[in-house]
Amino acid sequence: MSRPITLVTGNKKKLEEFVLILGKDFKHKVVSQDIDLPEYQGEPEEIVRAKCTLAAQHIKGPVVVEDTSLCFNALGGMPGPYVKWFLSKIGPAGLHKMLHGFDDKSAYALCVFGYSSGEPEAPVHVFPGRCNGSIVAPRGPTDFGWDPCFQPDGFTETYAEMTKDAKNSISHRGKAMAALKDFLTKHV
Ligand SMILES: O=c1[nH]c(=O)c2ncn([C@@H]3O[C@H](COP(=O)(O)OP(=O)(O)OP(=O)(O)O)[C@@H](O)[C@H]3O)c2[nH]1
Ligand SMILES: [Mg+2]
Repeated sequence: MSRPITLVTGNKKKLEEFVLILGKDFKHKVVSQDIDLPEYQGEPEEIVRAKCTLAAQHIKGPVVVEDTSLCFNALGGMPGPYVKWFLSKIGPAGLHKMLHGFDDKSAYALCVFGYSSGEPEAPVHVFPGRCNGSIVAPRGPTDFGWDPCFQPDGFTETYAEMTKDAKNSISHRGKAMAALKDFLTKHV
């Protein structure tokens, strides 16, 4: 492929993890561009397809986008893809308090990547990654959103208390990227 793949995101922390997980010797050159894509509503996969289609119209070449949800089982999967607004209004402590009246504190983090070649009418390929866990009173550094209140199943640390490598090795983003990298290596 002559043209680099462009990751379109407005989120520096996502970009940081993307670059770490992608690694230095990935088959394709990947660059990033900060285009403020709309916060679509709908199911996570639908959101990513819409984001990827719009990003491809901007970039007019190979493009990757990602959308992340934090889903509380006691709330039927909410806040889901709307977690961004909840986080901005009530923070990780508020997310934890949302489950105050519920015995079920289980949740999952979901990351969905979308890839398009950017050709007219090109399909959007989607790659979900999910990490099951529970919502806890916030612990650890607060530099990435809801990491302090999400404790992955099988671990005693929250995402925030983990090293970056430890989080990336089990996280929603790490799993989704494994599927994305496999596709881009084999089919692009
Ligand atoms: O603590 C966290 N650990 C993570 O691993 C993580 N991944 C995403 N997020 C946050 O969850 C919302 C998703 O919304 P989102 O996918 O629309 O992101 P965004 O709008 O910031 O970027 P983008 O849409 O331009 O790519 C935003 O508030 C993100 O900051 C995370 N928070
Ligand atoms: Mg967004």
